[in-house]
Amino acid sequence: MEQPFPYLQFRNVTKFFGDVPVVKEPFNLSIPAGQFTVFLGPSGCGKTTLMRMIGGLDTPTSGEILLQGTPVGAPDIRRGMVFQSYSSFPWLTVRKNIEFGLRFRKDLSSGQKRDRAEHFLKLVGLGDFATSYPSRISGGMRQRVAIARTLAADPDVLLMDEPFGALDASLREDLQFELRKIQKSSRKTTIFVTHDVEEAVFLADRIIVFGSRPAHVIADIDVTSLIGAERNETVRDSEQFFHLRTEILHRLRGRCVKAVAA
Ligand SMILES: Nc1ncnc2c1ncn2[C@@H]1O[C@H](COP(=O)(O)OP(=O)(O)OP(=O)(O)O)[C@@H](O)[C@H]1O
Repeated sequence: MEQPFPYLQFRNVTKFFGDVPVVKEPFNLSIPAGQFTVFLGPSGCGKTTLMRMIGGLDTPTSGEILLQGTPVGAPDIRRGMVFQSYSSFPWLTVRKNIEFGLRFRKDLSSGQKRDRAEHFLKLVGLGDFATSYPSRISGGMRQRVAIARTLAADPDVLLMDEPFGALDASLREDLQFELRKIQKSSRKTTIFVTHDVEEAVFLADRIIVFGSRPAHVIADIDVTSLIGAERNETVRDSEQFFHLRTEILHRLRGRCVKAVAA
């Protein structure tokens, strides 16, 4: 049944930091439930600011952001966020860090919480480090702890700001693959910020491509219709993937493209 309003919506949003316009022209965007949307654009164009406003960490200067028709307020457990930097708690073990994400889940028994934490611990490849403290593991591993903690909490909307930026290439590809799989099976509405074109194409159902600040949309791309919904190890080698990646790179450099809709 069609919903009377978009699941997540930016309505006439602008954002200024003092005199600095980050979003100058009123920004409008509707995101349906369950979509994996990637915000792609050059450094400093305003992607993070737009995402922080969804999370309630920044407020629009004008306009509003609506979740299921209601303006978003301060951060809450419905919106789970993973940032660029490693946000693990140094005084808790890796396992306890992940269980921490479940502290508000009154619907789960402590045994269920432990099992769920264990599941996500293994999913991010940290099964052998459950009792380690963050100071004893690498930066990339700490980032995986933060990702597992947020996924385990099972928020309605997953907001991810370059969460794989610090990881080595092979682990990054593994986690992209896992994230896409988890997102499809959970149908969790996801906004993922990156400036990496290949990462964007691999993960997204839809890519919003931004030009440099003030944030403005230069393309809104239905990735699934161009490369299909299946994202496995071989998709990166496909002709469609190659073409889409090249076209987006050209568009970011300001050259004209054919197959990508504006
Ligand atoms: N709290 C703030 N006060 C003043 N200016 C800010 C603040 N936060 C962000 N900005 C500015 O807003 C602009 C957009 O920043 P933002 O972090 O949203 O960009 P981004 O596209 O996510 O960049 P990156 O990919 O480098 O993280 C930048 O020019 C930045 O310096």
